Order: sequence, then structure tokens, then C-alpha cells
Amino acid sequence: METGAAVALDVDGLAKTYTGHGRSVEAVRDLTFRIGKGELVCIVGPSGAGKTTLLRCIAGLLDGSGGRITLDGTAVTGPPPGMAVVFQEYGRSLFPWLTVRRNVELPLREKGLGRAERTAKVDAALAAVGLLENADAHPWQLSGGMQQRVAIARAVAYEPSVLLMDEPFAAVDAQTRADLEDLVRKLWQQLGVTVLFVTHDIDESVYLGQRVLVLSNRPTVILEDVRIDLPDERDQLQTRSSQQFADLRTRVYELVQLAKKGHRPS
Ligand SMILES: Nc1ncnc2c1ncn2[C@@H]1O[C@H](COP(=O)(O)OP(=O)(O)OP(=O)(O)O)[C@@H](O)[C@H]1O
Repeated sequence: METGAAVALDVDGLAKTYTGHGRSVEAVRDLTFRIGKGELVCIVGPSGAGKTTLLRCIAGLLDGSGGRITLDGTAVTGPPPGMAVVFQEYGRSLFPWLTVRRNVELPLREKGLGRAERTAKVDAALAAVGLLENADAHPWQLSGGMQQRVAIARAVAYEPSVLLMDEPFAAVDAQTRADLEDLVRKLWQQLGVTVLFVTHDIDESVYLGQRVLVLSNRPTVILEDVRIDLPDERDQLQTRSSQQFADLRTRVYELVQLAKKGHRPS
């Protein structure tokens, strides 16, 4: 992150060992990184490197075995109020018996907002993801990509200070995925929210991020923090066909290959 920028998320020496049934798995050994307010940072790494473990710890859903996580200066000890999470499994994250509008509204009710304010925020979020006309539909009447847009609308309507995304587009088709990537960039630019985005897809991480954190294999540490100095205005065709994109993609790809072979930072 830029020196002097305010820190939104501070992960300091995070460790996590799973124990039980007479065995223990050291998933995360020592993860340390900071994300500045308003940054968009992607995380990639080999399968089983501990990406989901890390996100669950940040979301306050899982206790670490060591280290500290701080959000906006407050230690994370349970689900923090200023955080929203979008998961891969949109089918399970929306309530099928509630309309799109009610799904997006739910966290705003829990936040205690009045009716008029809730309606205004829900309308704005649905308009931002292009789903205002579907407000009265139920999730099961929508395509997978549309359902994921509802999940994104619900997260942004909440106005989180940090948005965590755990492989949110892994289950949608390639064309929808490209549209959703551009939607995330657009919302991020409009709202100034801090985004931490976990993906398996190296191209996606380079296209979306301002930085890409490459994780080592287990027990996990940061292998490298790659700055993505592509222009802010990104375009699926032009950006992805540029030499700069190809060079960054190659760099991240090589790092992930090294991580898979067990290479660790010196
Ligand atoms: N509840 C658990 N009990 C024991 N071990 C676990 C548990 N959850 C995860 N692990 C182990 O911790 C390690 C990291 O798992 P995690 O799901 O965080 O990795 P990941 O990077 O998200 O994987 P993938 O990329 O395949 O989704 C793996 O070795 C996994 O087997």
C-alpha cells in the first residue's frame, strides 16, 4: 500500500492450526499484510494454501491460533460491523423465500435503518447492479449471474468499509464473469470501498487488482506482494491484450508455480 495511506485492514502474524480427531493441520503460519483504505487487493495461491481460512479469520467467523487482525483500528474478535462478504455460493447465500428487494434489505433492517432510508439504499444498490426491474422477483427466478449481482447489491447497500469476496465468480460462465469483474471495478471506483478479492484465476487477479498477494503453499506466508500498475481505466479487450498485462500475468503465474513447488520467501 502507499506510504502514508490510512490502513483499513491490518493482518499481523496471523497463524491458524486446525486441531481435532487426534491430528493437527498447520494451515496458516505467519501472514502479515496491510490494506489501505479504498484499495482493491487480490489474493491468489495454490489450492489448499489457506485462502478461505484467511478470509474466515478476517470475517471474524474463525479464531486464529496466533497473530492479530485489525479493521479500522479495532481488533476483529467476531463478525465486524463494517464488513460485508460475498461468497462463491450465491445459491446458498440468498434466501429463496424472500424477494430480491427483501434480500438486499435484510442487513439494513439489522442495522436499524428506517423504512425510507432502507428503500432508497436498496433502490440505489439494485440500480447500480442493473437489477432494479427485478426487485420483486425471487432469487430462483434469476440466472446465476443475476443472483450473484443480488449478493453484490446486498453487500454494497450495507455500505461496508471492507468488502471481502471469496471466489465470487467461480460458478458463473465466462461472459458473465467478465461483466461481473467490470461491475466490481465500477462499484469500487464509485463507492471508494476497500476490497479484498480471493480468486483462483490469475488473469482475473491482475485485471481487477491494484495489488496481488501471492500466497505460498501450506503453512502459508506471503510469497510476494505484486503491484499492478495498470491504468485505472481497465477494459476487458484492450487491457487484457496489452504487453503490460501479459508481463504481470506471467509474473504472477510464475510465482504461483513456484509456490506450488514449495518455494518460500527467504
Ligand atoms: N476445518 C478444518 N479442519 C482441518 N483442516 C482444515 C479445515 N479447514 C481447512 N483445513 C485445511 O487447511 C488448509 C487450508 O484450507 P483452505 O480451505 O483455507 O485453503 P484454500 O486456499 O481456500 O483452498 P482452495 O483454493 O482449494 O479453496 C488445507 O490443507 C485444508 O485441508
